[in-house]
Amino acid sequence: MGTWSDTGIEIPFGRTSGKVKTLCPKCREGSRRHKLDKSLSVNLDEGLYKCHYCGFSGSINQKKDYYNHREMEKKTYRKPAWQNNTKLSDKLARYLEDERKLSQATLKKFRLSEGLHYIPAKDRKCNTLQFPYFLNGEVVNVKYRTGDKAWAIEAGCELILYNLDSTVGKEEVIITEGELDCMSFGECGFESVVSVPNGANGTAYLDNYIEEYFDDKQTVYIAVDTDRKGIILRNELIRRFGPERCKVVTYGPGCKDANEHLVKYGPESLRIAVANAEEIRIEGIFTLPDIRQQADLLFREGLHPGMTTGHSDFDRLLSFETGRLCVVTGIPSHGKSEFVDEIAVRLNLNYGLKFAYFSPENHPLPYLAAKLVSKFTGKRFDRESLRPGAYERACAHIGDNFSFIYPEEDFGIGNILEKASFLVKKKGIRVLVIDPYNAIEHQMPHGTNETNYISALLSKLVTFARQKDVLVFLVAHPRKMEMKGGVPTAPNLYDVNGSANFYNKADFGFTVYRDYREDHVRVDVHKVKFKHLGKCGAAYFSYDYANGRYVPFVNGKKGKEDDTDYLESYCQGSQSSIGFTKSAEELEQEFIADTTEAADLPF
Ligand SMILES: Nc1ncnc2c1ncn2[C@@H]1O[C@H](COP(=O)(O)OP(=O)(O)OP(=O)(O)O)[C@@H](O)[C@H]1O
Repeated sequence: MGTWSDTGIEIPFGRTSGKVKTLCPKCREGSRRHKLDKSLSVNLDEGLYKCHYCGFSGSINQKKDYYNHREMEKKTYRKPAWQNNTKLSDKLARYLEDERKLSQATLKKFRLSEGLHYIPAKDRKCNTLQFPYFLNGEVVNVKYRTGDKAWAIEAGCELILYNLDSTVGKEEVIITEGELDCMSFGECGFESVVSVPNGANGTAYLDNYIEEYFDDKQTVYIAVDTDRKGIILRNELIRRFGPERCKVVTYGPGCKDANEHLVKYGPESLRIAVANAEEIRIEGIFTLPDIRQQADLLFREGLHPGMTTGHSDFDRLLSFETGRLCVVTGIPSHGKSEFVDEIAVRLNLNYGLKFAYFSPENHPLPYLAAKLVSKFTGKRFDRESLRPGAYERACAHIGDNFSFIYPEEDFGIGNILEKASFLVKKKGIRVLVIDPYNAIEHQMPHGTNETNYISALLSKLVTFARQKDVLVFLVAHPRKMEMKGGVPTAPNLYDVNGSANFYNKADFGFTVYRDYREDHVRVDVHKVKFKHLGKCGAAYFSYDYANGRYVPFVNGKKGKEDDTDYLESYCQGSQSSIGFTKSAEELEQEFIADTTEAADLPF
């Protein structure tokens, strides 16, 4: 453990516990105008620090437990250009007061304004209602809304929660799905209220702020819309904040959001809706009303296959869902890790899923990063094959989407899952890869046999997967396989060293088998728990040694090798052969650009 003075941080005399604000040793010199701005928040109890100005952050207790070098780097964002933002027209102020029940005091408090702004979805300047996004009292972004709900935000400016400053020092917070809903709670006297900036399109805006602004909250009221997208957002917010401190606000018949409720039933009724917010059920007894909303959704929309890789031969056998355990086995060096990485790259590109790896097998971590770079870029990992620009882009992408858990000590499952839980909160990871099972430090309690021990460990993984809604890949070695005709036979899940529980407890399971004679790789899917997600069978591939990608091997023939840089088209947001759509960041911005609806504002 380090000391505060090791990091150059000066703690006010006499303070040894609680939270303090002090000067940041990184940016107090340099170009800062306010040399005395105490921009560094320090949590003395937990040894954590973070600067709101330059992003300098870390922990004096840090033992390099997990790392991701971009963690410590804060992106630099543009600030919106200065403009006179002090006025609303009579027409708009009257509309917000009469039709939206937002008083002038609230409009002033949230510092709304009005003016012409270029709206990309309409390709012209329109009159807009303007919501400034403040961070530490400074405008860091502005959202523009036309009369018919076309949105725009400032390009290149940081996307943060709306009204984030209001949460500082409060024990509770209400999270809404729109600025007017946020203001509706403000109208009812709630002080700590925020809105997500982009509807239900990802929660990356939480990554930099969730610890600093929300770790101290005892209750998080999820007060988002109650339509389909709102339910998806609600579930993701609960996943990131942790169900134990979340309560869900509902608005009653005929109201899908807070402003509708305010307009229809008034402020007192909205306050009652918050008081009646329901706790999240974590475990125990369920009755149908508890699961009715989700059941109705399934009934309306049917059971769909899960997420696919874009390798059609494999996809017809297996599609993935989060909240599940997938066991992968295969003889050493047959490509288990390589094939899991292949799936990782494709699920990341297709669905924006973020990954955490516990993979001591791939030590040191830069080797694992190099493998991922090759898979994303399609190029051999060397300076002749890979252009520096493509390398940089791949590193940036991997930095945003992949985290690595590598404790200096304690490889026990408890510690690994604790780190993974932290990454669910901090980075929104959706997939955990444990590669391999035998790298976990096994602490078998005295008197337990191996089968019971494995069963208990797998139960922990299944519970983690369900509670955190994370897909867990567990790579496990098989026992020594029999030889047939001079080659080892392919294992199945029952052959995994130690216990039939690897088969029994898995939701999905497959084997990667390298057929040296036929020069192809066979992936045998042995288990798919729910039939709408797939079936057992084999898919064939050949392995491209240069970039580590798998190429379909169909009718005894190797398919065309593919060395395209996936990130090139991904960053341009175009559709590719593997079916990916857009980066999470683009999706977030895009939502804002193209939600045009029926006019409601009076211009
Ligand atoms: N089909 C293949 N053809 C050629 N090389 C391969 C093939 N599959 C994997 N490899 C290479 O073999 C090495 C081991 O691959 P990988 O780590 O994926 O195997 P594994 O099954 O996970 O092995 P282990 O059980 O030892 O962890 C890597 O260098 C990889 O590039």
